[in-house]
Amino acid sequence: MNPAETHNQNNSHNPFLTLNYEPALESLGNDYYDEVVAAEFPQHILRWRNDAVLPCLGLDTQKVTNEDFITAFGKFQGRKPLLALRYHGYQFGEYNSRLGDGRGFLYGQVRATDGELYDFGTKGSGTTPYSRGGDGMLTLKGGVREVLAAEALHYLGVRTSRCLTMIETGLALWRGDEPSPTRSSVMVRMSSSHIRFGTFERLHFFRRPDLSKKLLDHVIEHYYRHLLGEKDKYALFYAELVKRIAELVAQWMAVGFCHAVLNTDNMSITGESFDYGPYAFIPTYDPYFTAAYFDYYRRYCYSHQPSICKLNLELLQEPLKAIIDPGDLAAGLASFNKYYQVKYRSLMLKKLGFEELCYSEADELLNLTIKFLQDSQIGYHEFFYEMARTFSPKWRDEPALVMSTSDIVPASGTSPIFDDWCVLYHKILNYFDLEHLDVISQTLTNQNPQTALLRPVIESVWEPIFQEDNWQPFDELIKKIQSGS
Ligand SMILES: Nc1ncnc2c1ncn2[C@@H]1O[C@H](COP(=O)(O)OP(=O)(O)OP(=O)(O)O)[C@@H](O)[C@H]1O
Ligand SMILES: [Mg+2]
Repeated sequence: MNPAETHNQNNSHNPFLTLNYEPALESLGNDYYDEVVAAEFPQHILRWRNDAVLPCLGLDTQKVTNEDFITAFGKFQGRKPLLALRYHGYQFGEYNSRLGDGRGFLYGQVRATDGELYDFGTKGSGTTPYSRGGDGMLTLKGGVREVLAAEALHYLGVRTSRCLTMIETGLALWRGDEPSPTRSSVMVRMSSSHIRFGTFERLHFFRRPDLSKKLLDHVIEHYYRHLLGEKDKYALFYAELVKRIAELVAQWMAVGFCHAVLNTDNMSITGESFDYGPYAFIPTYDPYFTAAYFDYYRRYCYSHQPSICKLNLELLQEPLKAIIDPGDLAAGLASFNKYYQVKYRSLMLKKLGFEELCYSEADELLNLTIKFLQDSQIGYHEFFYEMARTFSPKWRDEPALVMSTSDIVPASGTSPIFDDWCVLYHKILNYFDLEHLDVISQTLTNQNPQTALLRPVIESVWEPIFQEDNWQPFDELIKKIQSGS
């Protein structure tokens, strides 16, 4: 996006200031947050505006100027209070009581056109009481990476926060993991909620079950509304959270996403995915693929994600035990594996072209697919895209024709696993009528876009920004992601 010419205007006409804000969290009282002020930046250059989410806020994209974004989300004019939320969390297995919004705040909560409440939360907006000596800032590359991850995951069908905007702020930052000095940005995230597992953990740490209960009532009222009025709404809340998280992890696993930092302060109480730091999409199927260079023991590697999220849910039982019967909590968590497996199976079968596959061979196909992908180390995303690209009704005629026009898979007769896979896929295709093959082809295309947000792809759009401030490749990549191509 070319930052368009900006013009002065009266801030009272800024459409971001007249949205349906609700002081939902603020009204809980100041046990949960600290009021903070935003940093003042030397520069404000709008680098990204997410026009795709504006209609959901009831805004007409044509009527929102770049200056509106900058005054609201770069200069933070006209909105108060800005709230740094308090939370703790288990980080790489260790409890950390010195956390909280250290480089962000809750800008506001908005009732959107879908009737849901959304949080606008910042990242890189200055120091707070929780900065722990940090500079309160976000690097430009960090902003670029989070914008890309959120859009990519959203269009792949993952339940995720989105970025509303990202503004370059003109500071020189020093970071150990980027060539420094490096450029700065402030990002505004739109999420279903910024209440984290760690928000409850902090209240437990301070032995305040009264505050935990008040917060849980708030969570149910806003994010689990259908449970209001149920006699055992607290137990039902936990059971549903377990389901939401299990399904979220299944979504990550199917699209080949490794979050990288699954600390309990990065787990949302609504079951939404957020905080995209050192994440990566897996290049090939490697269970031990680890995205964060500082994750020395592979704690949060790709295949550990289901068990780690289950563990995080178990840790959340400690603060919830003051409100929910431990037996109910245990029963809720016991369903995690089942929810995960059902969702993962269904999503993977979709990637293979099947909306519903009740044949006994379904699991065999899934296992064989994973085995082939792991043994061959063929590109994970590339393989599914190639299936979609080369799909032909002829695949029903004989196994040797399955994917025979693709040059990324082994030639027929050269790989026993792949040959077995072709035999099975061919067999399953023959369960369907000829007319149904169009549906399979369409499902393959819908589920497996060509554009995969692999690290080299991110670097290929970052490099022109870094070298010559050329944002065109970044804009083009986002357009491709948003069009599902
Ligand atoms: N540059 C920084 N200055 C101050 N605090 C920071 C900085 N970077 C991270 N933190 C704080 O360190 C903790 C862990 O950071 P983490 O990267 O998980 O969160 P975050 O990315 O800053 O925010 P979010 O979880 O909302 O995406 C948080 O309390 C965060 O506020
Ligand atoms: Mg975080």
